[in-house]
Amino acid sequence: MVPPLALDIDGTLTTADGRLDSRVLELLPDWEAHVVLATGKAFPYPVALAGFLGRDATVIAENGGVVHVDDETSVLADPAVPRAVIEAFLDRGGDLGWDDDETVNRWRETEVAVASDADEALLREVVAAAGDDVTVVDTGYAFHVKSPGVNKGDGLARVADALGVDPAEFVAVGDSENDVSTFETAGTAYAVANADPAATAAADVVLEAAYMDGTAAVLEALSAGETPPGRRR
Ligand SMILES: O=C(O)COP(=O)(O)O
Ligand SMILES: [Mg+2]
Repeated sequence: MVPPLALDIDGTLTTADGRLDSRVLELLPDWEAHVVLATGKAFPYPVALAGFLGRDATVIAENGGVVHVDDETSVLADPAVPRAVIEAFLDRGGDLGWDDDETVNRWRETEVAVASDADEALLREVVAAAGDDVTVVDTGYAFHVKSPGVNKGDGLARVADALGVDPAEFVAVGDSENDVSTFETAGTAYAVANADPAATAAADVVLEAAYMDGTAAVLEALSAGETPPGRRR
C-alpha cells in the first residue's frame, strides 16, 4: 500500500524551466492514497491541477492561507496587514515585479506575492517595520508577504484531520523554505536536489535528483515498495 502524499508544486513537480513535468500526469492520477497539493500559488492553480489529474481537490494554497478538503474551503488568514505592507512598499518606490501579469495576485485571498527580482531589501525593511503580524517567505519563485499564523504544515494537519489520516503517514516532497512546515508535519520528508538550504536542512532525505526527476524517483520507489534513493540525514 502506498502512503498519502503532500506535494509542493513549483520546483517539485516541475522541470528546471518551470513547466509541469509530464510524469505528474502519469504517476498521480492513479496513486492509491490521498494526494495533497501544498503550494504557495493562489487557490485556483492547485484546484485546476487536481481536477486535470482526475483527483479530488485536496489542496493547501497560499502557503496555508487557504485549505480545501472534502468540498469545504477554509480561508485561514486575514489579508489586511500583508496588503497594507504592499501599499507601503509601493509608496516607497517598490514594484511587485510582475509587469502586466495580474494573474499572480488576482485570486490571492490571504497574502500578496512579489517577484523574486523585486527590491528584496526594501521589501524586508517594510515588512519588518510592520511588526509581528506579517512575514515574508522566499520560495525561490516569489516573495510571499503573509501572516505568520498560517503555513503549509498546519494546513496539512488540518487536511489529515478532515481525512481521518494521521499526518505522520504522509510522505512529503518539496524544495523550499515554504515546505519546512510540511516536512515537520509529515512522517517522511524528501527534499529534491534543487532544494534551498532551509528545505534541505528540514528534510529526512535529500534526493540525488532535482525537480520532478527527484520526485518521480520517490514515487516510483514507493510504488515498488523500495527505499527512494537519497542521502538520509
Ligand atoms: O508560489 C510559489 O512561490 C511557489 O509555489 P510552490 O509552493 O508550489 O513551490
Ligand atoms: Mg516549491
